[in-house]
Amino acid sequence: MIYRASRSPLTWLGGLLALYLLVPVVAFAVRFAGSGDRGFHSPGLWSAVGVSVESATISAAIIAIVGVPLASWLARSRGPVASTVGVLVQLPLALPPVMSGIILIYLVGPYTKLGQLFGGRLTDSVAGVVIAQIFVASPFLIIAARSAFAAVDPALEEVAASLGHRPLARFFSVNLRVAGPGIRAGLMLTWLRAIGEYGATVLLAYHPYSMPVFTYVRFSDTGIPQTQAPTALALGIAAVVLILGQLRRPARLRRRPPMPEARAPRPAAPTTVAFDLDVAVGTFRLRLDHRATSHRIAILGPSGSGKSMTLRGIAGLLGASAGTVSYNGDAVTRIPTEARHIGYVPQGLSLLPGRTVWQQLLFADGADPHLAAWWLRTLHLDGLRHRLPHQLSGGQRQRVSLAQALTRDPRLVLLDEPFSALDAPVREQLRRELRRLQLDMGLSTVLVTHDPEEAALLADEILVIDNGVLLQAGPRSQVYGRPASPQVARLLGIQNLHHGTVTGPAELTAAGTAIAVEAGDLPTGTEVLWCVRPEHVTIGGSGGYPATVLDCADTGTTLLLTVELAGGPALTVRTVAGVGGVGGSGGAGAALGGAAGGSAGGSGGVGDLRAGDACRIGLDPSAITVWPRGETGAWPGGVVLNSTAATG
Ligand SMILES: Nc1ncnc2c1ncn2[C@@H]1O[C@H](COP(=O)(O)OP(=O)(O)OP(=O)(O)O)[C@@H](O)[C@H]1O
Repeated sequence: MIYRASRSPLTWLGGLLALYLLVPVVAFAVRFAGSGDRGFHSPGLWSAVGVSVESATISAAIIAIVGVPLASWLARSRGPVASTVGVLVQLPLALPPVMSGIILIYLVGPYTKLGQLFGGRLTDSVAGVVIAQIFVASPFLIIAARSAFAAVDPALEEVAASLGHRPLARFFSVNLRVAGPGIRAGLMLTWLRAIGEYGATVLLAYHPYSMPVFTYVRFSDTGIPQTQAPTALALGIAAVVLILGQLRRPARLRRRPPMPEARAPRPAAPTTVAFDLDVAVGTFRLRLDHRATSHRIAILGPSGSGKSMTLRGIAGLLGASAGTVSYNGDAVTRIPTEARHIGYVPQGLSLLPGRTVWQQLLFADGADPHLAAWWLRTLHLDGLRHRLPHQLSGGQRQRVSLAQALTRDPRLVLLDEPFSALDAPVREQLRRELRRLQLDMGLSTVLVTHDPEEAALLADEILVIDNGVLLQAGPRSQVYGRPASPQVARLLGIQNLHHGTVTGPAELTAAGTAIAVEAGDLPTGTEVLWCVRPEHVTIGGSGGYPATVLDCADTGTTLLLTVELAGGPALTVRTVAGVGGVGGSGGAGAALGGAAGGSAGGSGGVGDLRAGDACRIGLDPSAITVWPRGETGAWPGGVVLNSTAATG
């Protein structure tokens, strides 16, 4: 579709400025075309052109060499020093160039220490022109390059570090490369500003004439006709440089080397990890000490609880100043990321722009092409080998990120919410692939996720954290079956969390309904919170508790029912969709029966239940977790749940 620029007042205003900039040039061109002697044979003209081109090129080169690192530092630094430097380097932009020339005379003039050191040759020389140009033109590069560096996703550099690249290599292969177009544009402006520099130059280096100085001298001596040639030359040079800057580099014909023979990674026994982190970033402190018993770990927790920070700490991305980190019993605080040999797939997709899938896989330091070929094939990326990141779907990019991390054969891979941005079918497929790698290849992973179901699928061991501390850790069945506190239950997404009171040796009462539980030896009258997982609530059969259906939602694979115990709390029931009925202790297929006066008994299927129907639900006492309120009135885990989180 072609979009036409709207002819709004704003467009007209912009057009006015464009006209104002263009008309003088056109007027000059018309006069120039019609004039006889254009002054191209003026003595000294070509020497002035030579001085300007030479000095501008030297200035731009010097500015690039020192300005690019300065811009990179400014882009990544915070604090008063960086802010002050950032303002100071822009000062020459705000100063009239003639004043800049006066300031420079105080530094390099023939009577200054520096000037004398160079025998007075820093003024009235090409060196003087260069000094003036550097002072005036530097901000153009620094500002452009700083913006370009600031726009580089820091995760790219972190991934490069996890792939074994040292800081200097990361600067060249990631930062400079990604910021390249912005820096090139800044360099072009810098060169143009340098070649056009007059004010500071005329004070510092009147001789040898640069083009602007020559033009002014001709103007003073002979009037405007003799200035036509240098003006036309300056216009021509500027036009050529600007046009060159606009030209896109022709897409290089990418060499497509034959695919190396695929070689599987060496079989390695799955490794379990132990980590002990005590780190702080800003005001957030994270203390986590855990010895895993499985090679498949998941970290669950609410947003901002410190999940990503845990991965970054293990990967070494927080820096030694953040605190102490030990890994498998070794103090690794000072070991840089590139030396830890840990794969890291950050949140979001961090592939290097402008590199093909194959190049991404070979990006790791010391990447083995045979291993890369194997991962390419194993993760079904063969057909996408020559694609660039923007030509890939989200799921494909996710697979490339994973393959890139695996090409270095890391001992552990850290995955930060790897599937969160994907749609359900792709997410399912990638989960299956990762699970296959974990189980068949012994791939050791620490997975950060918000999704308890994903954690259950991709981990044997679950860590639940909140506010930088570990709330519970253990085998999946234990954490899911026996959450350590109401807070953990809530974080695991267990909706059935209610208040109750112990009313007997193995009984609690919740809103008038007596429920059999295994409450240990809690004294009668103890206030408790209790929970039961939706999949542990059975529906149908003749035993159990009378209840009324409030809602029944069929998600295609699962039936989610909300039922209310007679006069008591509402419970969510999760069961498999399409089964004829569920009864007893959860077996599918039993007919719904004993529903006092309800319609369900007649139809025989859970899926046939409608709001208002009566039914019976089963609650296995051993599936109910009970927490007594502490003596101080607080619930275990230290969190007082709000009224919507727990009802009674
Ligand atoms: N550079 C930083 N400076 C200050 N605070 C930070 C910084 N990075 C993270 N934090 C804080 O640290 C805490 C933990 O952040 P983290 O990224 O680990 O959370 P998370 O559990 O991964 O959350 P999410 O699930 O939303 O990604 C948050 O409160 C966050 O605001």
